[in-house]
Amino acid sequence: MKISIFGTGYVGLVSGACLADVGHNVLCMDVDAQKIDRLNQGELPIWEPGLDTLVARNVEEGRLSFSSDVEHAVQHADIQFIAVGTPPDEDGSADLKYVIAVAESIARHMDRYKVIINKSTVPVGTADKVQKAVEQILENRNAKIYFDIVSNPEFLKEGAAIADFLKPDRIIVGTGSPRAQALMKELYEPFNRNHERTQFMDVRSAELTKYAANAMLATKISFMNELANLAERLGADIEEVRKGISSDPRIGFHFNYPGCGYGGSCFPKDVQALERTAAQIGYDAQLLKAVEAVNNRQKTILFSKLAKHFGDAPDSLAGKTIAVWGLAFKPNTDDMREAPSRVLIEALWEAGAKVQAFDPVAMNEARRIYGMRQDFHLAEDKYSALNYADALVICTEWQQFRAPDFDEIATRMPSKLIIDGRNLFQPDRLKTLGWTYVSIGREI
Ligand SMILES: NC(=O)C1=CN([C@@H]2O[C@H](COP(=O)(O)OP(=O)(O)OC[C@H]3O[C@@H](n4cnc5c(N)ncnc54)[C@H](O)[C@@H]3O)[C@@H](O)[C@H]2O)C=CC1
Ligand SMILES: O=C(O)[C@H]1O[C@H](OP(=O)(O)OP(=O)(O)OC[C@H]2O[C@@H](n3ccc(=O)[nH]c3=O)[C@H](O)[C@@H]2O)[C@H](O)[C@@H](O)[C@@H]1O
Repeated sequence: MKISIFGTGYVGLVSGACLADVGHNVLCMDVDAQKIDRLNQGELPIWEPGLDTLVARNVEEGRLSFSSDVEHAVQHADIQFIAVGTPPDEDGSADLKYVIAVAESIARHMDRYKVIINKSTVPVGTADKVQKAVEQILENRNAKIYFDIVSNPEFLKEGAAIADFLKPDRIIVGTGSPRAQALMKELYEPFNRNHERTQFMDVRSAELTKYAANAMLATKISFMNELANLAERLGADIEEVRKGISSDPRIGFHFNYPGCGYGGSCFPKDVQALERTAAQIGYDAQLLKAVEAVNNRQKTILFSKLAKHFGDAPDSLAGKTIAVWGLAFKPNTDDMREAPSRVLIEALWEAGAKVQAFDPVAMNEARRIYGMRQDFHLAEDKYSALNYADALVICTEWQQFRAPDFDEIATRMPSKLIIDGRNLFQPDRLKTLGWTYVSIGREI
């Protein structure tokens, strides 16, 4: 089938490459002409494992192409995906201007039936707004063209995006139109060979399902972080508690890891947006507010633990050099949006400390965000980040941080102080080796 996708970010590009890989003919369109130029030269705008080869193969085999020409993208296919950003507005609600802009562009250029599929994460009721925006333009054009609006939220995770898209737990499709339903069934047919993964429902339920999933996952994390903070004050070990509760299948082992707070471009904004949706209809979403508040506090915990170690006086960190391992908001991505590392680093600068950081892939992103600064050194590798440092803080659980050479660390950083935001090591072992090891939910 022919497909056009508006937006070549994480969702648009991964969806485009995966849909092409199963045999569809996909045109990815973006208003960012530079991005499209880079894609046409074989360069990827994002770092996502496996995406470069997937894109290259499908481009070479003629199933995937890129364009910044709106009219061309509208003409290319009857299936039109919207996969643009929905960033938070000033009050935390989702800003729909990019979604509406795409809908309007489609309406301006369409000359036959289209199914307009929204893949961006949008509040309940957005499909109605998209419908009205398209109708208005068609009316202005005096064009009588039939179209359908479908909600098809995306559940992929950065760092595992291709596997998530190709083997989804479920495909949610919200539509009331039999014609659109038949097209969506055909489109996702290759993903349903073994068992039917597509769940059809009404549009509003599909829109809410996306926020429900992210809010539920964020709630699990904030719950564990709250419990971790309790555990360390009660002399318990959150890692024992986590394993203890996870073996109950009603609770499960997934997404129960305490840490230095959830980041990324989605959980923080989506919990906030759902809270705003609730407020707009006069409902006080107390649990969602608590999930967000707990997370905001958790993101400051590494700095607090560090400051506490150095005496908690206002100037206790001034002049210190702090090594930071991990800048991305999670492993296997270079994305630093809402990353806990940023809250730590900015607080360290505020306190007069110098930061020496290393991340396996997010160094360029860090350079782009912070530029050149006297108090920010991006190290060649994880060990050189430690030279002359007063402490090491771990923000992201990259695989290569899990079993470091502790002798090498001690040689470069004689202070032997580690503040671990991801609970990578056994406290007892490090204590025996003479380390001061402060982690999450295990001791104060
Ligand atoms: N990043 C993720 O892992 C996931 C994101 N989502 C949701 O998907 C949506 C997109 O997210 P990302 O891909 O991360 O965004 P992104 O910010 O990485 O990419 C959005 C792209 O849309 C382009 N764009 C903006 N206006 C446009 C227009 N009028 N026509 C064509 N292109 C346009 C931008 O230039 C940009 O390249 C958001 O609603 C997000 O919440 C959903 C699941 C996973
Ligand atoms: O809507 C979205 O954009 C996506 O948001 C999340 O995906 P993502 O943000 O890429 O990454 P996650 O693996 O969910 O991690 C989010 C944050 O939670 C943290 N986390 C995760 C799991 C855990 O147990 N503990 C924990 O602190 C991670 O470190 C990270 O900062 C969801 O997992 C995806 O299903 C969803 O499609």
